Amino acid sequence: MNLLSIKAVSGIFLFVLLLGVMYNFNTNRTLEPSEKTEGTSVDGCAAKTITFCPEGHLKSPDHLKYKQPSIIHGRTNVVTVTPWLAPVVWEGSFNPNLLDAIYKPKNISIAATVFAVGKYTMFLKDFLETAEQHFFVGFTVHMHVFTDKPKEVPKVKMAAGRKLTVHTVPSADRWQEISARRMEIIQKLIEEELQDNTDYIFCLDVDSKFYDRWGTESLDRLVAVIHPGYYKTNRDVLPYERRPSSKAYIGLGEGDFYYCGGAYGGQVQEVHQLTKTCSENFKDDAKKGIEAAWQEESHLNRYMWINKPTKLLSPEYLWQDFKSKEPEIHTIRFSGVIKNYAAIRPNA
Ligand SMILES: CC(=O)N[C@H]1[C@@H](OP(=O)(O)OP(=O)(O)OC[C@H]2O[C@@H](n3ccc(=O)[nH]c3=O)[C@H](O)[C@@H]2O)O[C@H](CO)[C@H](O)[C@@H]1O
Ligand SMILES: [Mn+2]
Repeated sequence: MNLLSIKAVSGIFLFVLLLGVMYNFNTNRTLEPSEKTEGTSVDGCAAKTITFCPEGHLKSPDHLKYKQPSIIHGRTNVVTVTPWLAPVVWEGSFNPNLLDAIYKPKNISIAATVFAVGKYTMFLKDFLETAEQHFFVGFTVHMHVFTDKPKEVPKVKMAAGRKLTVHTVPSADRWQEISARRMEIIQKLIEEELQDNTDYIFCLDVDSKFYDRWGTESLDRLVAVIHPGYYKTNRDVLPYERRPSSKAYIGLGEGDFYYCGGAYGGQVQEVHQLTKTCSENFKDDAKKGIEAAWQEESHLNRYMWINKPTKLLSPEYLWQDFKSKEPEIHTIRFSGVIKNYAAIRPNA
């Protein structure tokens, strides 16, 4: 063998050896700590501690009886899926008993944030009392109330498994600032208190009431609510931020839907990313002397356009009391109350 062929043979030998080592590494790979199951059944996904169970893999209790699903009968006057194949939740598109039976054994915990600064404390009683009747009834719920007037938070009787924490926040001279500042406060709440012990979070406007069920059908990674005022509107006239110099900018011919600043949510990690990005962008705009057309709602719309929500809630999930019911709206679950802006906001 000449020197050249000795080199070639040893090269091939080394290559085969390397392949063998790689194969062995892959087949004998042990689970990383984060992938390990902790005290779970072999069926998997039953206990909250399983961390590698893929999102969306829903495990039904054995032999549960419920109405037969159909793909040819159901809601017909509304669209129940987006072009990126995220479900849009409407009354009649889901089975609440089936979903509750699936989520109950997962032992999930849900946080909700609500801000009541200045005169907005007047909305807390109805908000909290109706949440007891309709918001994730039977599940672990932790309400976080942010206010500058902790003494004005009403005592509302809460069912077992539900609790309320009052956080004190400073007031502000402008309602726009109170509203927009929520994003950063929610970001900090997730970092400091929720990220290790809470599964889902919903961030809600206080000037609203629950009228019907808001429950497990709304759970997903990143959840947006379609605004009741604009779901029939051409996107070129939606009230997105239209100045290219703003980080909330959405151009003509762009955007999907107009989402509410008054209700959004999802898994805490997702909502952390959302609130962090939106508050940073809001502050970057402020440095340039820009405030987006609808403050954090504009930044949320820009975020949700790029980061597609994995589930959309129809306007049933944030209606407005002054609006008459439309034919496609079969129930109203949560709705903004009629308010006298001039009387309750610190500025016009
Ligand atoms: C239904 C809905 O999507 N509403 C959004 C819309 O206007 P809205 O007219 O609904 O805004 P709003 O007056 O309800 O203010 C938003 C929220 O900020 C809090 N607040 C406001 C003022 C005040 O003096 N004290 C106080 O606590 C309170 O939780 C209130 O619910 O556009 C705003 C843009 O900034 C927000 O995105 C709102 O969420
Ligand atoms: Mn509101």
